[in-house]
Amino acid sequence: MPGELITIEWKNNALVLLDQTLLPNQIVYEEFRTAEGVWDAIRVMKVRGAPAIGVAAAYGLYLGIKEASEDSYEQFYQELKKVSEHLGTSRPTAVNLFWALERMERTAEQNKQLPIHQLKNILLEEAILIHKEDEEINRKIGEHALSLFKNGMGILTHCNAGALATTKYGTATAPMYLAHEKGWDIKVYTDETRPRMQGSMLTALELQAAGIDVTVITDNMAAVVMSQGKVDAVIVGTDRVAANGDVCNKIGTLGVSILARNYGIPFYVAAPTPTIDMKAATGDDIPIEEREPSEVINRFGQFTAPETIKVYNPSFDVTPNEYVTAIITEKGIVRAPYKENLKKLFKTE
Ligand SMILES: CSC[C@H]1O[C@H](OP(=O)(O)O)[C@H](O)[C@@H]1O
Repeated sequence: MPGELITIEWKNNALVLLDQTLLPNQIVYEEFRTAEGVWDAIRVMKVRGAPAIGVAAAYGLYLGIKEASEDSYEQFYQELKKVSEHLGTSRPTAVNLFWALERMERTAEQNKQLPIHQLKNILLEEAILIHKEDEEINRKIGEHALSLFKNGMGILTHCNAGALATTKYGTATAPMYLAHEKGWDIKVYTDETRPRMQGSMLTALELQAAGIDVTVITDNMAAVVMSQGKVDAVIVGTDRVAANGDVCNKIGTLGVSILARNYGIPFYVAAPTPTIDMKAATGDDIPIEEREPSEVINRFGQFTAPETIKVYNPSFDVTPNEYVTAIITEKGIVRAPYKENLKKLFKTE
């Protein structure tokens, strides 16, 4: 792996994204100068992972309004809302997308008195701030999670909640990187995570590149790996946590949590607070994205089922809060009862 992979970069007044649909075989960076281009990059998962989607959307909103009318604030804000609403249609589940867009909208509202050309600069600065904050959030999650880890442990993870899903460190992978920096000998097992294979194509790539002991297993091997005592803890990311602690994450996470519960293995969720949606009372309130059948039956250009077969392809599932040992945020480790303890994270805001 030549050099560090940069998931997202703002360079020469354009958004540069690492095209994750080509990993691990090709490293291709693509430049985006329009909101529509960013919409497509999120939709087809050139950029993916809840935090990364939020950061990309913030830059996408700026790209969509940087040439907007400067005749009046009302006209400008109307155009901004139109771009924001469109970006919000790219993918429905990761709440970070909507959190970032709403934060950019609030920034415009709070600076409505400024000349519009200045307001546009303020919006770019806010997108850059959202980008910078993500790295610090992830490092803090890593530090809190590390208190739950120990040298020599085996860790299982699902999908990619790594540096490739964020700006650096990742969320679920943050303690893995910090443990490695401390010289700990941890062994990571990553589910390949069908159908999009983020575990084998992305998590394996980034952890191996960092020199971390990582092994790919197929999703249906998680049970035997746990039964053999190879797993001391499970840690995953999340796309949206409901106010009661129900956790929405990549399809297959629910099954992993049930297996962990069966084998008495702690099941941790790494969750930046922008991924916690206090407006979603329970997991039932989280929209679950369904994607194209081809992801399941023709993932690599060869049909693995009859071409016209019926396919069900939900991209996410919801793990009930009872199966979650702890939710690890940048503000600290949250345990049950989640409804009251998650609320405490926001009470000062
Ligand atoms: C910290 S990334 C969170 C989350 O996003 C991934 O989904 P996708 O690859 O479809 O964007 C996966 O569910 C990760 O756990």
